[in-house]
Amino acid sequence: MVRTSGGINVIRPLIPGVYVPTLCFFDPKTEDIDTDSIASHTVRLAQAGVTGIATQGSNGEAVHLTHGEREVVTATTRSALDRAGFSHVPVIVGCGAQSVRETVELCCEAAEAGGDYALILPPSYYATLFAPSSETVVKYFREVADVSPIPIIIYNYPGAVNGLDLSSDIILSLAQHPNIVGVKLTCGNTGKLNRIASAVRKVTLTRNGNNSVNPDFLVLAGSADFTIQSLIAGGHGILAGLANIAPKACIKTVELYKEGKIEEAQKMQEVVSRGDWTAIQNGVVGVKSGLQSWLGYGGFTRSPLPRPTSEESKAWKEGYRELMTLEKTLL
Ligand SMILES: N[C@@H](CC=O)C(=O)O
Repeated sequence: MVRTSGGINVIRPLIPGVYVPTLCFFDPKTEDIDTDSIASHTVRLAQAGVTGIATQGSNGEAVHLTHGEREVVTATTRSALDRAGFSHVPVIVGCGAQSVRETVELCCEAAEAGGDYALILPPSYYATLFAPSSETVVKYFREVADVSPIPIIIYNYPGAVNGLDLSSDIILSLAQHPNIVGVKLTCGNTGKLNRIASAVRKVTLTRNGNNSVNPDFLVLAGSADFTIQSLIAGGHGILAGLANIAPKACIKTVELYKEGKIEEAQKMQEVVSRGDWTAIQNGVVGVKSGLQSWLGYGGFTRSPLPRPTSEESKAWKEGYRELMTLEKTLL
Protein backbone atom coordinates (compact mmCIF):
# COMPACT_ATOMS: atom_id res chain seq x y z
CA MET A 1 0.00 0.00 0.00
CA VAL A 2 0.99 3.67 -0.25
CA ARG A 3 1.55 5.42 3.05
CA THR A 4 2.87 8.86 3.81
CA SER A 5 5.68 8.52 6.29
CA GLY A 6 7.61 11.69 7.11
CA GLY A 7 6.41 13.13 3.81
CA ILE A 8 7.67 10.17 1.79
CA ASN A 9 5.33 7.69 0.11
CA VAL A 10 6.30 4.18 1.18
CA ILE A 11 5.01 1.22 -0.81
CA ARG A 12 5.09 -2.12 0.91
CA PRO A 13 3.78 -4.69 -1.54
CA LEU A 14 2.63 -8.11 -0.39
CA ILE A 15 5.19 -10.41 -1.95
CA PRO A 16 5.60 -14.19 -1.72
CA GLY A 17 7.54 -15.42 1.29
CA VAL A 18 7.46 -16.15 4.99
CA TYR A 19 5.25 -13.95 7.18
CA VAL A 20 5.24 -14.19 10.97
CA PRO A 21 2.20 -13.64 13.19
CA THR A 22 4.22 -12.21 16.06
CA LEU A 23 3.72 -12.90 19.73
CA CYS A 24 2.69 -10.10 22.05
CA PHE A 25 4.87 -9.88 25.17
CA PHE A 26 3.77 -8.95 28.68
CA ASP A 27 5.38 -8.16 31.99
CA PRO A 28 5.09 -11.49 33.87
CA LYS A 29 3.80 -9.81 37.06
CA THR A 30 1.56 -6.99 35.87
CA GLU A 31 0.65 -8.39 32.43
CA ASP A 32 1.27 -4.92 31.01
CA ILE A 33 2.54 -4.83 27.43
CA ASP A 34 6.31 -5.20 27.16
CA THR A 35 7.19 -2.94 24.24
CA ASP A 36 10.94 -3.60 24.52
CA SER A 37 10.45 -7.32 23.90
CA ILE A 38 7.98 -6.64 21.08
CA ALA A 39 10.55 -4.42 19.37
CA SER A 40 13.56 -6.71 19.83
CA HIS A 41 11.61 -9.81 18.75
CA THR A 42 10.43 -8.01 15.60
CA VAL A 43 13.96 -6.98 14.71
CA ARG A 44 15.29 -10.50 15.34
CA LEU A 45 12.76 -11.87 12.83
CA ALA A 46 13.50 -9.18 10.25
CA GLN A 47 17.23 -9.87 10.58
CA ALA A 48 16.52 -13.57 10.00
CA GLY A 49 15.01 -12.56 6.65
CA VAL A 50 11.24 -12.87 7.04
CA THR A 51 9.13 -11.16 4.38
CA GLY A 52 6.53 -9.58 6.64
CA ILE A 53 5.14 -9.33 10.15
CA ALA A 54 1.55 -9.74 11.34
CA THR A 55 0.55 -8.29 14.69
CA GLN A 56 -2.60 -9.49 16.43
CA GLY A 57 -2.93 -12.81 14.72
CA SER A 58 -3.74 -15.85 16.87
CA ASN A 59 -0.21 -15.80 18.28
CA GLY A 60 -0.50 -12.09 19.05
CA GLU A 61 -3.33 -12.58 21.56
CA ALA A 62 -5.53 -10.00 19.83
CA VAL A 63 -8.52 -11.16 21.87
CA HIS A 64 -6.66 -10.24 25.08
CA LEU A 65 -5.92 -6.67 24.00
CA THR A 66 -7.88 -3.43 24.16
CA HIS A 67 -8.10 -1.27 21.04
CA GLY A 68 -5.54 1.10 22.54
CA GLU A 69 -3.11 -1.72 23.32
CA ARG A 70 -3.44 -3.07 19.80
CA GLU A 71 -2.37 0.31 18.45
CA VAL A 72 0.63 0.37 20.78
CA VAL A 73 1.73 -3.10 19.61
CA THR A 74 1.42 -2.22 15.92
CA ALA A 75 3.10 1.17 16.29
CA THR A 76 5.94 -0.41 18.29
CA THR A 77 6.41 -3.06 15.61
CA ARG A 78 6.42 -0.52 12.76
CA SER A 79 8.88 1.81 14.44
CA ALA A 80 11.19 -1.05 15.47
CA LEU A 81 11.35 -2.17 11.84
CA ASP A 82 11.95 1.36 10.58
CA ARG A 83 14.67 2.09 13.13
CA ALA A 84 16.48 -1.17 12.32
CA GLY A 85 16.52 -0.49 8.56
CA PHE A 86 13.55 -2.66 7.61
CA SER A 87 11.13 0.05 6.49
CA HIS A 88 10.29 -2.06 3.42
CA VAL A 89 8.87 -4.90 5.57
CA PRO A 90 5.05 -4.79 5.60
CA VAL A 91 3.01 -5.04 8.79
CA ILE A 92 -0.29 -6.91 8.63
CA VAL A 93 -2.68 -6.33 11.54
CA GLY A 94 -5.37 -8.69 12.84
CA CYS A 95 -8.59 -6.65 12.75
CA GLY A 96 -11.48 -9.12 12.86
CA ALA A 97 -14.41 -8.32 15.17
CA GLN A 98 -18.06 -9.31 15.47
CA SER A 99 -19.63 -6.36 13.67
CA VAL A 100 -18.82 -4.50 10.47
CA ARG A 101 -18.66 -1.32 12.54
CA GLU A 102 -16.03 -2.53 15.01
CA THR A 103 -13.98 -4.25 12.30
CA VAL A 104 -13.84 -1.00 10.29
CA GLU A 105 -12.85 0.85 13.46
CA LEU A 106 -10.01 -1.62 14.02
CA CYS A 107 -8.87 -1.27 10.39
CA CYS A 108 -8.76 2.53 10.76
CA GLU A 109 -6.83 2.25 14.02
CA ALA A 110 -4.43 -0.28 12.47
CA ALA A 111 -3.76 2.10 9.58
CA GLU A 112 -3.18 4.98 12.01
CA ALA A 113 -0.71 2.85 13.95
CA GLY A 114 1.31 2.04 10.82
CA GLY A 115 -0.32 -1.19 9.63
CA ASP A 116 -0.27 -1.86 5.88
CA TYR A 117 -2.88 -4.64 5.63
CA ALA A 118 -5.72 -5.97 7.80
CA LEU A 119 -6.10 -9.71 8.49
CA ILE A 120 -9.76 -10.48 9.07
CA LEU A 121 -11.58 -13.51 10.47
CA PRO A 122 -15.29 -13.85 9.71
CA PRO A 123 -17.63 -12.91 12.58
CA SER A 124 -18.49 -16.03 14.56
CA TYR A 125 -20.46 -15.37 17.74
CA TYR A 126 -23.79 -15.70 15.92
CA ALA A 127 -22.48 -18.34 13.51
CA THR A 128 -25.46 -20.62 14.14
CA LEU A 129 -27.61 -17.97 12.41
CA PHE A 130 -25.86 -18.12 9.04
CA ALA A 131 -23.87 -20.53 6.86
CA PRO A 132 -20.18 -20.09 6.00
CA SER A 133 -21.19 -19.64 2.36
CA SER A 134 -24.01 -17.22 3.15
CA GLU A 135 -24.58 -13.68 1.95
CA THR A 136 -23.97 -12.57 5.56
CA VAL A 137 -20.29 -13.57 5.34
CA VAL A 138 -19.83 -12.10 1.86
CA LYS A 139 -21.54 -8.86 2.91
CA TYR A 140 -19.35 -8.59 6.01
CA PHE A 141 -16.09 -8.78 4.05
CA ARG A 142 -17.32 -6.55 1.22
CA GLU A 143 -18.68 -3.84 3.52
CA VAL A 144 -15.44 -3.77 5.49
CA ALA A 145 -13.34 -3.77 2.30
CA ASP A 146 -15.42 -0.94 0.80
CA VAL A 147 -14.30 1.49 3.50
CA SER A 148 -11.14 0.11 5.09
CA PRO A 149 -8.20 2.47 4.56
CA ILE A 150 -5.90 -0.56 4.24
CA PRO A 151 -6.36 -3.67 2.05
CA ILE A 152 -7.88 -6.82 3.53
CA ILE A 153 -6.47 -10.35 3.85
CA ILE A 154 -9.11 -13.01 4.59
CA TYR A 155 -8.25 -15.28 7.51
CA ASN A 156 -9.80 -18.74 7.22
CA TYR A 157 -9.31 -20.46 10.59
CA PRO A 158 -12.42 -22.56 11.35
CA GLY A 159 -11.00 -23.63 14.73
CA ALA A 160 -11.12 -20.03 15.95
CA VAL A 161 -14.55 -19.08 14.61
CA ASN A 162 -17.13 -21.62 15.66
CA GLY A 163 -16.25 -23.96 12.77
CA LEU A 164 -16.95 -21.43 9.99
CA ASP A 165 -14.91 -22.71 7.06
CA LEU A 166 -15.00 -20.45 4.01
CA SER A 167 -15.16 -22.33 0.71
CA SER A 168 -12.91 -21.67 -2.28
CA ASP A 169 -15.98 -20.28 -4.09
CA ILE A 170 -16.59 -17.65 -1.42
CA ILE A 171 -12.92 -16.72 -1.16
CA LEU A 172 -12.63 -16.39 -4.94
CA SER A 173 -15.74 -14.29 -5.12
CA LEU A 174 -14.31 -11.99 -2.40
CA ALA A 175 -10.99 -11.88 -4.26
CA GLN A 176 -12.74 -9.89 -7.00
CA HIS A 177 -12.98 -6.93 -4.61
CA PRO A 178 -10.14 -4.49 -5.34
CA ASN A 179 -9.45 -3.99 -1.62
CA ILE A 180 -9.27 -7.73 -0.77
CA VAL A 181 -5.75 -8.83 -1.59
CA GLY A 182 -5.02 -12.20 -0.01
CA VAL A 183 -5.96 -15.13 2.16
CA LYS A 184 -4.39 -17.02 5.06
CA LEU A 185 -5.62 -20.61 5.08
CA THR A 186 -5.18 -22.16 8.50
CA CYS A 187 -7.81 -24.76 7.59
CA GLY A 188 -4.93 -26.79 6.13
CA ASN A 189 -6.98 -27.69 3.06
CA THR A 190 -4.44 -27.83 0.22
CA GLY A 191 -7.17 -28.73 -2.28
CA LYS A 192 -8.90 -25.45 -1.47
CA LEU A 193 -5.56 -23.64 -1.60
CA ASN A 194 -4.89 -25.15 -5.04
CA ARG A 195 -8.28 -24.07 -6.41
CA ILE A 196 -7.78 -20.51 -5.14
CA ALA A 197 -4.14 -20.23 -6.28
CA SER A 198 -4.88 -21.49 -9.78
CA ALA A 199 -7.87 -19.19 -10.22
CA VAL A 200 -6.09 -16.06 -8.98
CA ARG A 201 -3.09 -16.87 -11.18
CA LYS A 202 -5.44 -16.51 -14.16
CA VAL A 203 -6.69 -13.20 -12.76
CA THR A 204 -3.12 -11.99 -12.33
CA LEU A 205 -2.30 -12.99 -15.90
CA THR A 206 -5.33 -11.14 -17.18
CA ARG A 207 -4.67 -7.99 -15.15
CA ASN A 208 -0.91 -7.73 -15.68
CA GLY A 209 -0.36 -9.50 -18.97
CA ASN A 210 2.48 -11.53 -17.47
CA ASN A 211 3.09 -13.90 -14.61
CA SER A 212 3.74 -11.16 -12.09
CA VAL A 213 6.25 -11.66 -9.26
CA ASN A 214 3.89 -9.76 -6.98
CA PRO A 215 0.58 -11.54 -7.29
CA ASP A 216 -2.60 -9.49 -7.10
CA PHE A 217 -3.97 -11.93 -4.56
CA LEU A 218 -1.58 -13.60 -2.11
CA VAL A 219 -2.39 -17.16 -1.05
CA LEU A 220 -0.67 -18.15 2.18
CA ALA A 221 -0.62 -21.40 4.13
CA GLY A 222 -1.62 -20.73 7.73
CA SER A 223 0.71 -23.24 9.37
CA ALA A 224 4.36 -24.11 8.76
CA ASP A 225 3.60 -27.83 8.63
CA PHE A 226 2.26 -27.58 5.09
CA THR A 227 4.74 -25.14 3.58
CA ILE A 228 6.02 -27.12 0.60
CA GLN A 229 2.66 -28.81 0.12
CA SER A 230 1.16 -25.36 -0.42
CA LEU A 231 3.99 -24.20 -2.68
CA ILE A 232 3.45 -27.26 -4.86
CA ALA A 233 -0.24 -26.36 -4.92
CA GLY A 234 0.58 -22.87 -6.22
CA GLY A 235 0.59 -20.98 -2.90
CA HIS A 236 2.88 -18.02 -2.31
CA GLY A 237 4.25 -18.79 1.12
CA ILE A 238 3.25 -19.00 4.75
CA LEU A 239 1.94 -16.86 7.58
CA ALA A 240 2.76 -19.18 10.43
CA GLY A 241 3.32 -18.99 14.17
CA LEU A 242 6.25 -21.40 14.19
CA ALA A 243 8.36 -18.74 12.47
CA ASN A 244 8.44 -16.90 15.83
CA ILE A 245 10.75 -19.65 17.06
CA ALA A 246 12.46 -20.93 13.91
CA PRO A 247 12.27 -18.26 11.18
CA LYS A 248 15.36 -19.50 9.36
CA ALA A 249 14.13 -23.09 9.04
CA CYS A 250 10.81 -21.80 7.67
CA ILE A 251 12.59 -19.56 5.15
CA LYS A 252 15.08 -22.25 4.13
CA THR A 253 12.28 -24.73 3.47
CA VAL A 254 10.73 -22.28 0.99
CA GLU A 255 14.10 -21.46 -0.59
CA LEU A 256 15.05 -25.10 -1.10
CA TYR A 257 11.75 -25.76 -2.84
CA LYS A 258 12.12 -22.66 -5.03
CA GLU A 259 15.64 -23.73 -5.98
CA GLY A 260 14.25 -27.07 -7.14
CA LYS A 261 16.01 -29.01 -4.37
CA ILE A 262 12.90 -31.01 -3.71
CA GLU A 263 14.37 -33.83 -1.61
CA GLU A 264 16.22 -31.38 0.64
CA ALA A 265 13.08 -29.26 0.94
CA GLN A 266 11.09 -32.34 1.85
CA LYS A 267 13.59 -33.34 4.55
CA MET A 268 13.55 -29.85 6.04
CA GLN A 269 9.77 -29.79 5.86
CA GLU A 270 9.69 -32.98 7.90
CA VAL A 271 11.71 -31.37 10.69
CA VAL A 272 9.54 -28.23 10.54
CA SER A 273 6.35 -30.31 10.67
CA ARG A 274 7.52 -32.29 13.68
CA GLY A 275 8.45 -29.05 15.48
CA ASP A 276 5.16 -27.44 14.48
CA TRP A 277 3.25 -30.26 16.14
CA THR A 278 4.26 -28.93 19.56
CA ALA A 279 3.19 -25.43 18.51
CA ILE A 280 -0.12 -26.60 17.04
CA GLN A 281 -1.07 -28.74 20.04
CA ASN A 282 -0.27 -26.08 22.61
CA GLY A 283 -1.02 -22.90 20.66
CA VAL A 284 0.34 -19.57 21.78
CA VAL A 285 1.09 -20.97 25.27
CA GLY A 286 3.42 -23.56 23.71
CA VAL A 287 5.03 -21.12 21.26
CA LYS A 288 5.89 -18.72 24.09
CA SER A 289 7.19 -21.55 26.21
CA GLY A 290 9.42 -22.76 23.35
CA LEU A 291 10.80 -19.28 22.80
CA GLN A 292 11.51 -18.95 26.52
CA SER A 293 13.24 -22.34 26.70
CA TRP A 294 15.35 -21.95 23.59
CA LEU A 295 15.97 -18.21 23.29
CA GLY A 296 15.54 -16.97 26.86
CA TYR A 297 12.56 -14.67 26.35
CA GLY A 298 8.85 -15.13 25.71
CA GLY A 299 7.25 -15.20 29.12
CA PHE A 300 3.58 -16.02 29.49
CA THR A 301 0.25 -15.34 27.88
CA ARG A 302 -2.30 -13.10 29.49
CA SER A 303 -4.70 -14.50 32.06
CA PRO A 304 -6.83 -16.62 31.93
CA LEU A 305 -4.70 -18.77 29.60
CA PRO A 306 -2.73 -21.28 31.68
CA ARG A 307 0.96 -21.03 32.44
CA PRO A 308 2.76 -24.27 31.62
CA THR A 309 3.91 -26.49 34.45
CA SER A 310 7.64 -27.20 34.61
CA GLU A 311 6.94 -30.71 33.25
CA GLU A 312 5.10 -29.21 30.28
CA SER A 313 7.86 -26.68 29.62
CA LYS A 314 10.43 -29.47 29.63
CA ALA A 315 8.36 -31.70 27.35
CA TRP A 316 7.67 -28.87 24.91
CA LYS A 317 11.35 -27.87 24.91
CA GLU A 318 12.11 -31.43 23.78
CA GLY A 319 9.37 -31.16 21.15
CA TYR A 320 11.29 -28.29 19.54
CA ARG A 321 14.78 -29.76 20.01
CA GLU A 322 15.27 -31.23 16.55
CA LEU A 323 13.98 -28.03 14.91
CA MET A 324 16.07 -25.72 17.07
CA THR A 325 19.18 -27.80 16.46
CA LEU A 326 18.56 -27.31 12.73
CA GLU A 327 17.74 -23.60 13.18
CA LYS A 328 21.09 -22.96 14.86
CA THR A 329 22.97 -24.38 11.85
CA LEU A 330 21.28 -21.99 9.41
CA LEU A 331 22.87 -18.66 8.50
N1 LIG B 1 -1.20 -22.93 13.50
C1 LIG B 1 -1.46 -21.55 13.16
C2 LIG B 1 -2.37 -20.91 14.13
C3 LIG B 1 -3.11 -19.82 13.54
O1 LIG B 1 -3.38 -19.59 12.40
C4 LIG B 1 -0.15 -20.80 12.98
O2 LIG B 1 0.86 -21.44 12.84
O3 LIG B 1 -0.12 -19.56 12.94
